[in-house]
Order: sequence, then C-alpha cells, then structure tokens
Amino acid sequence: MRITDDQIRRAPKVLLHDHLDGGLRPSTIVELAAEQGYRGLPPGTAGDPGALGAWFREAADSGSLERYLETFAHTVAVMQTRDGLARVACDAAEDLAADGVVYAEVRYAPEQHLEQGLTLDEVVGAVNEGFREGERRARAAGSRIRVGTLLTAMRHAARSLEIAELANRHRDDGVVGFDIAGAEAGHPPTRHLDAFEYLKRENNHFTIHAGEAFGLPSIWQALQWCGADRLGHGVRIIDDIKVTEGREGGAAGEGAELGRLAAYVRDKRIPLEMCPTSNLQTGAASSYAAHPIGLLRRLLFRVTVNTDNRLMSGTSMSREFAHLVDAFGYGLDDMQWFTVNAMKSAFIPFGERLAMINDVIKPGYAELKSEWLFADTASGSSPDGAGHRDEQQGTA
Ligand SMILES: O=c1[nH]cnc2c1ncn2[C@@H]1O[C@H](CO)[C@@H](O)[C@H]1O
Ligand SMILES: [Zn+2]
Repeated sequence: MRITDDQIRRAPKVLLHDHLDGGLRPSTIVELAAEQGYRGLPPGTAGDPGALGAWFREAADSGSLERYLETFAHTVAVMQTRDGLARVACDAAEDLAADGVVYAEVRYAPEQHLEQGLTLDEVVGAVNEGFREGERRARAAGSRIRVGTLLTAMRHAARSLEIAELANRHRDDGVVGFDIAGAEAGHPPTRHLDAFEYLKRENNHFTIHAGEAFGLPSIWQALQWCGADRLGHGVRIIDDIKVTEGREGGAAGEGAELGRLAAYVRDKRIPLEMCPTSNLQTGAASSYAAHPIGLLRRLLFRVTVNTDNRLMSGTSMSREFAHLVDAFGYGLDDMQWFTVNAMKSAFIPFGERLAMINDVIKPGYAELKSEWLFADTASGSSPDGAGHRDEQQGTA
C-alpha cells in the first residue's frame, strides 16, 4: 500500500537546498508589492495571488535554467527592505514547519538585496530575525523547526570573496555555510577559488550548484578544484555511470560501472542535493520516473531530497517525496534513509546532527511505522497489517 500524503507530511523531513527568494507565498508578494509600490509584477497578477502563483510555475517551466532564473526578478524586488526580508524569512520557517520539516538550510544571495540601501550585514540581520520569529511562531502552532542559512554568491558576479567573509563573520549567528548559484554554463566555479580557499582556511563549509545545466566538468571542478563539501543538484553525475545489467544495485552497487568521478563521489559520501521538480522545469531530467535519483539511491550515493524553489515549482518537501513515492514506490524506510542522509550532511555541528537523527528523526519515523499496530480493527481492516509490514522491510 502506498504511504499516504498525510504520513508523508507528518514524517520528519530535512531540507538542505531551498532558496529564500524562490519560496515566497504569492500572497506575500502581492502584499509587499502593494506596500512598497513595486509596479513590475506580470500583467493581471498584482492583486491576484492565485494568478501570480500560476504565473511563476508556468514561467519557470521553460526547459532552460536561464529563463527559469529570470522569474526571480519579481521576488528579489520585494526583498529590499528589513521588513520585506524578515517577513519572507518568517513565512518560510512557518511554511516549512507546517510541512513537517524539522531542520532546514535556506540560502539567499545578500548581494541581490542592496538596492534600497541596506548593507550586507543588515540583510543578514533582517533574514535572521525573520527566521527566529518564524521558529517561534511554528513552536506556538505546535511544530518544531530549526533553520540555518547559507549565503550564496552569484557565479556571474565578482563578490564571492566578500560574501564568503560575510558568511564567516556571521557563522555563530545563524549562517551555517556558503554557496554559489546562478547560470552555470560559462561561469565555472573556479572563478571563485579565492572565496573557497578563504573558507577552507577558516574551517568553514560550502556547497556549489554544479552538474545541473552543465555536465561532469562542472562537478569535477566543484569537488577537485574548489573543494565543495556538497553538490547542489549534481544530477549529471549519472553521465559517469554505466548500467551494465538489467538490475543494478546491492550494497556495493553491482550491475553498474562507475567512472572515476562517480566512484569518488560515492566513496567520499559527497552529499547530492537533488531537486526533482526543479530539474524537470529546467530540462535537467525528463520525468520523475527517469530522474537519476532512482538509480543513485539504489547505488547508495549520499542522495538527499530538496525543494530548490517552492514558489517556482509549486512544491514542498512533502510534494517532492510524494512524486518519488509514486515514481519509485518508496515507503517510510526510504524517506527515513533520505532524511538521515540529509541530516548527516548538514553544516551544523556533529553533536547536533546526531541528536536530530536519534532524538527527532528516528523516533518520528518509528512512530509513523508503528501506526498499523493500532489500526482500527472494528472497521474490518486486517489487524495483522501484513501489507504495511512488507513496506517496512529493507535497510534504513
Ligand atoms: O536551481 C538553481 N540553479 C542555479 N541558481 C539558482 C537556482 N535556483 C535559484 N538560483 C539562483 O540563486 C539565487 C539566490 O537564491 C536566486 O536569485 C537565483 O538567481
Ligand atoms: Zn538551487
């Protein structure tokens, strides 16, 4: 039996790849645009959150990363003030918590929020304040979430060292790492080596968007030249994997031949931040069923499930999991495996990651997995729960 959408939502989830400026509520954009006098929203959407949400999903559904990124002009436009930034961050924490996310790393590019005179440090302060408020509101509403941020530098720009220094300055104040994003083709990560080398000298953490719109060379550079701790997307790693038999898999991944780079990624347990719906929209994958995450999970790469941009993709962590459940028949054990992978790969201290895994994630899944024991026997449904138990088998 398929796990239910309600179980998926209640299951504890961990999110490592989510853009703050890609996750606004359409209603918040409409309100902030009216408050701030922003007149640039697409025709017919300024007073209509439903139409605006649909516009983002359609405009982002272009098959090209460059076109997809153009839609961010409208979200970034209303994130130029302290209040705007704090409001968006607060909403994000509440929305993620309501969706069952217990830990999230949300990223944004401070350099894109300076148009109305805020300094880089003020931008970080406003976002942090919003997240703390959102965490409080979530707690008041009965759910628990912790949010850390990643500061992104735009790969076509030249401020990466400055943003890396900003991330380092705020590392004890909610910023847990650094990222590079933006159009991939023509903007290799090696242009930002000084930023990465600085962060390594500071013993700090970073991830790099790589292997999304551009192939293996981008992944190779991100890992071997830049030293990334994780890969944003990394889907093109499948270009270095050859399926040799009908059925690949097994603990060591028999039935597939890994090239040197793919073997390195798996051997070193490099976390892959996969974002299935986003990849369908930008053309990095053709369908959920054909998404490389299925193969990579079977080959036991350190794969994680993420949203990327909840607004542009009209998605949530629960929706991403629901698509994967439908495409690959995943159950709660698979969800737990992805979630533990993500928590192991987070940028917060080891002790906190471990406590999250042992005291929040595992008990949460244990609770869900035991529900069949208490199923309503009076309704005539079988109390032995055989169908459910079958699903629970396999490794976590
Ligand atoms: O999937 C993606 N690939 C590359 N860049 C992205 C993606 N999603 C968002 N951004 C870029 O990251 C900036 C900071 O959050 C966004 O403004 C957008 O330009
Ligand atoms: Zn991204």
